[in-house]
Amino acid sequence: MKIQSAKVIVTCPGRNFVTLKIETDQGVYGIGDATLNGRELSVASYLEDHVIPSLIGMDPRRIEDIWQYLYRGAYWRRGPVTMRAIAAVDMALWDIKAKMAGMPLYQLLGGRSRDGVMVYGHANGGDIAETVEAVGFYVDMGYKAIRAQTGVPGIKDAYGVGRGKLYYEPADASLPSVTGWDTRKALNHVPKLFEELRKTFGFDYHLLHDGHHRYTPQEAANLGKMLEPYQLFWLEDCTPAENQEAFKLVRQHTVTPLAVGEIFNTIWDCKDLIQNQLIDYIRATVLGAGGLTHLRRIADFASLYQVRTGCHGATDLSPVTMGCALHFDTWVPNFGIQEYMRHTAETDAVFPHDYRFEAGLMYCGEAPGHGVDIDEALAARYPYKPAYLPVARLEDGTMWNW
Ligand SMILES: O=C(O)[C@@H](O)[C@@H](O)[C@H](O)[C@H](O)CO
Ligand SMILES: [Mg+2]
Repeated sequence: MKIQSAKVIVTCPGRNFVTLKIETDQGVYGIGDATLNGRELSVASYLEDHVIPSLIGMDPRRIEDIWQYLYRGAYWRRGPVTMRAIAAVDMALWDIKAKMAGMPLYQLLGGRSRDGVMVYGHANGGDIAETVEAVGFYVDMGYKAIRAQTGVPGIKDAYGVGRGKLYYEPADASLPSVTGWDTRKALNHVPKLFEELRKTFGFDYHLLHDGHHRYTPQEAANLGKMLEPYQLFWLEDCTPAENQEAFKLVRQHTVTPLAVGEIFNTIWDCKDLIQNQLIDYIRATVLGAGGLTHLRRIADFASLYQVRTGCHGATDLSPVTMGCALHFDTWVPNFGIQEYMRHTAETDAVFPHDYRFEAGLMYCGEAPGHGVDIDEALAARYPYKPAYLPVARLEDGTMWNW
């Protein structure tokens, strides 16, 4: 069996997606996601110019060997562009293998560990009252876990506050727009949101919050401590994690559970965090961390330290990643939660899929493969449109982490 051809499809049904389609000489094809929000064309080029030529003629059944070939073979290891390109190939090859086996992907990974996958949605509002209302909206839809973000008085376009109730799309301008940040204002405000949410909804729902890399370790520790009475499911990205040791300081001061990893590419980004038990949830994804082959390795390592998974699932990860993630989540023994930001109807139409949401859980389908396809004719109707994530500056103009 041979890989006969492969192509990259760039489409923008409301937002940009980069998709890899690998075709075999036996008529079976596989689909992989290669989207890198705000830097999409770099992965498209990496695949088209450097990966696809070497794939032609290879045996698509040799998933592990191809992964090693692309990882070791580039010499230049890791990084978001390389690892997303590898992830796209890996997803497509698992799709092919599962289709050939006539099995849904989770069966090849080791079979079902649970009935459904608990997901969390994003509730946000311009102020606390609006966010409380938005959380109510998610509660009514049946969610068991909800991430809450709110506008902060005095901060321009605070992170996480979208324009609609269901869809949050921060990459919205043809050049990065400038948003604001002020840690003191946020630290004064965020605990009040969770106090209000617990007063209104009680403790039956899981609540989550994303710090989006804005706080120093000391500030993050302070926030975690202030949030303790509200028993969060997790506090995410409370401080940047390039320096994994930074989490020691946070950990020493708070028992609020910590999650990190949506921007991690390999196990090396989280090895110390996991083996020193500095985090509770690892957010690495199928797309960001080199595909199922590598994410499985991270999850197995994490399981030794009772760290559970919590895969990133924002809208900039296409339905292809969502499909793969749900198969992974259905299998992985140390599952924690799955993020689920809904795609628009336009996006869902371009990527027909068989996963579904019901009463706060999601279910992958039973079709052979990962269950997500691409409608190429429809995709061609939505050409690429440059879109960038915002940047953040402090009040005096200093660049900060968005
Ligand atoms: O937790 C999350 O989902 C966020 O941090 C993302 O929305 C993130 O900002 C985007 O994926 C960036 O592309
Ligand atoms: Mg996040």
